[in-house]
Amino acid sequence: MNIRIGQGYDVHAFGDGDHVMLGGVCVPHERGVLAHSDGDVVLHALCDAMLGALALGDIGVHFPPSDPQWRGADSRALVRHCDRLIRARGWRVGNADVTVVCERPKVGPHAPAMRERIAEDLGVDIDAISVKATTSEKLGFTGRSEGIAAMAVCLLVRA
Ligand SMILES: Nc1ccn([C@@H]2O[C@H](COP(=O)(O)O)[C@@H](O)[C@H]2O)c(=O)n1
Ligand SMILES: C[C@@]1(CO)OP(=O)(O)OP(=O)(O)OC[C@H]1O
Repeated sequence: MNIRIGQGYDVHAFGDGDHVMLGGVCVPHERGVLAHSDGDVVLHALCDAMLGALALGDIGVHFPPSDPQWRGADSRALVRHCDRLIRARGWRVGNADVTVVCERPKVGPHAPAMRERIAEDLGVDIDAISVKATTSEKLGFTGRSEGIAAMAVCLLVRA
């Protein structure tokens, strides 16, 4: 088989703070997120998609919330770790597509920088990485601005 596909999903509740980390980019916001790491839902969903593509478990398995090593961790390090795992097995990311769900912050203006950072961490062309966003039309927990969610799909190809 020459391709594998994985999907990931992550949610973090809003809490005190003045920014959210999204796709490795510090996005100013009137709330932060509650998390063990930096709470980057884009990168966590992406990690789960990469791990899922090779049935390697999920980020909770590889980066346990009980491990102090990951307290406040830069999630870009988690992405690079997942990339090393898949490359060690002869795979690389072919392309990935992430959707962020929140009313605010506005993600669109930051998407190019997120794509750039993710592409850099995965060693792929920026055209292989997509970051999109949608509101949930004020419905549900994202609609009430209680938290932020992200979904990712990732295709792996032979390295
Ligand atoms: N947090 C968000 C949410 C949405 N966008 C952009 O706005 C467009 C319209 O969103 P709807 O939910 O009303 O369809 C969406 O397609 C995104 O381009 C955003 O940047 N940040
Ligand atoms: C990333 C990890 C690292 O301990 O913690 P959190 O930042 O809380 O994020 P979550 O999306 O709940 O994933 C679990 C953990 O792997």
